[in-house]
Amino acid sequence: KRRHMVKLAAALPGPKSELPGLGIAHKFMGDTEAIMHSLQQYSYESMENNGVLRGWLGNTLFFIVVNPVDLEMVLKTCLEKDDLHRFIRKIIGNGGIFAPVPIWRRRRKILVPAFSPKVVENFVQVFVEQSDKLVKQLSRCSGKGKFQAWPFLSTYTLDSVCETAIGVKINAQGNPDSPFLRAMCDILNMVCKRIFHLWLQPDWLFKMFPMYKKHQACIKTMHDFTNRVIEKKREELKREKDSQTEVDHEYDLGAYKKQTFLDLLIHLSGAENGYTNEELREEVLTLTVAGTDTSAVAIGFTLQLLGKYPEIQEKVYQELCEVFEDDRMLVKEDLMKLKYLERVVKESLRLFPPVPLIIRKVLEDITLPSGRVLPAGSGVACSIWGVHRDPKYWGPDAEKFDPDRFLPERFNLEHACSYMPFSNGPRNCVGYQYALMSIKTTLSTILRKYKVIMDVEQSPNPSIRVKIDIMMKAVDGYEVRLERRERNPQV
Ligand code: HEM
Repeated sequence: KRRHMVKLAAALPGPKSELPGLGIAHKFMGDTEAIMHSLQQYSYESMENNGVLRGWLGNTLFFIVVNPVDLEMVLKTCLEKDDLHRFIRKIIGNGGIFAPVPIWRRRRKILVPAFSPKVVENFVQVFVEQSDKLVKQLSRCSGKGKFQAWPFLSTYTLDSVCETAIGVKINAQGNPDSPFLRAMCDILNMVCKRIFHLWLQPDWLFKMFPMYKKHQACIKTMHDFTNRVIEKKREELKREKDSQTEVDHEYDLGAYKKQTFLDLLIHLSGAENGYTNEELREEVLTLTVAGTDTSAVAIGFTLQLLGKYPEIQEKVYQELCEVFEDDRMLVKEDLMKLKYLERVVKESLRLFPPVPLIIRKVLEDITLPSGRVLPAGSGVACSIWGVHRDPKYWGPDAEKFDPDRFLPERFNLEHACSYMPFSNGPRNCVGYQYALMSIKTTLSTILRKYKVIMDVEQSPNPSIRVKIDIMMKAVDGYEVRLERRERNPQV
């Protein structure tokens, strides 16, 4: 089997520099910025080789794929996640996102209706209230020079996700030292280290490192917190049921305005006969992990891009002034009217996708539409970052920040996978509508009150130093300056 794999791999283009025995592993030994840089370089090399590049990480074979036609097939047929995700499974267990296919299928069926537009729309009010809090927090920094926006943005998304997922106001925005937030940041950092540093991978060896103790403590904090919330919810539902005299009507998603994902998952999985408390914990933690940093990263990159291109920011502001004639709060109907802001967000997600690559496992040899054969046992890194910057599909100005490329008359994708910040195929992101609503609500709330200022980018191609930290994040923690807009001075 191994000989077969090595033979097929040898027939495919490899990187310019490979070391015997190590392959490209030495390129992933540096810090998270250097690792991201290597991933970008391999994506470019993959473009030069018609979208598929081979790379050995020690004994393990990977392919970096940027060809959108091949990607469509990979994302449809290779549904199993790569073994590298086993480190994150220690936290979220078999929660949908990284679960083995048979478990994922059942969970996905239950999760999809919980994310129906009817349900998600009801969360806009939460995004509005949390964005309002965020803007108030930011007032401490406005007019005071450069500061890192990351702690503000990630606590906003964590508060929103926790309120919509479990109905708990954890108030991370008011308390950045909240144990849950600390535990989540620390554990994700450790998981990332394990993914890229081969010596931290075997469990027996990892246990000997001092960080193991912290790793276990973080998991315990996150599990204990979620378990308590679930137990409380079960008791609440039991009390409700005991006091109910009439037969329950069929469950209507839209009618339950105050429902959280936890309520929905309990009902959709079959109430008392449905998910166990452990399964619920896994699903809820999955949503928290999948929904928090991703959206915060998207907001951060967009703010920096608007700071770098003030004329684009002015156009966004003009649109906001037209939609919000006075100082009123946003309502869900406004989101559809913010067309230019939407183009800006989409373009930001193209150039700086929060999830720059997805890794899937090849269980059986597959022949890609381009004719290349990926052998069973290898991993495929689907490079979203690469496919979003390929001049073959985005033109010679592929690296330019140009929100108007998403104008309906200009946006005409030849291949569905040329643009996929939320992935594609049966395992794509269930939270994409939720994410777009949350991101647009926050950005519009911030940009109505503040002007974002950065050094103006002279080139049409924005450059932001990035690192890989599970997501792709800005190295500088999203440093910006804010200046209060005159129109609403009373914040
Ligand atoms: C800008 C924000 C976001 C981005 C860029 C993003 C991106 C992604 C990507 C690329 C995947 C797919 C991985 C794959 O194909 O293997 C994914 C899966 C997923 N995302 Fe998101 N996501 C975002 C926000 C959210 C939010 C807010 C939630 C929930 C509140 C969420 C929940 C999920 C879940 C549950 C999955 C797993 C789906 C499955 O395996 O069936 N995401 N996301």
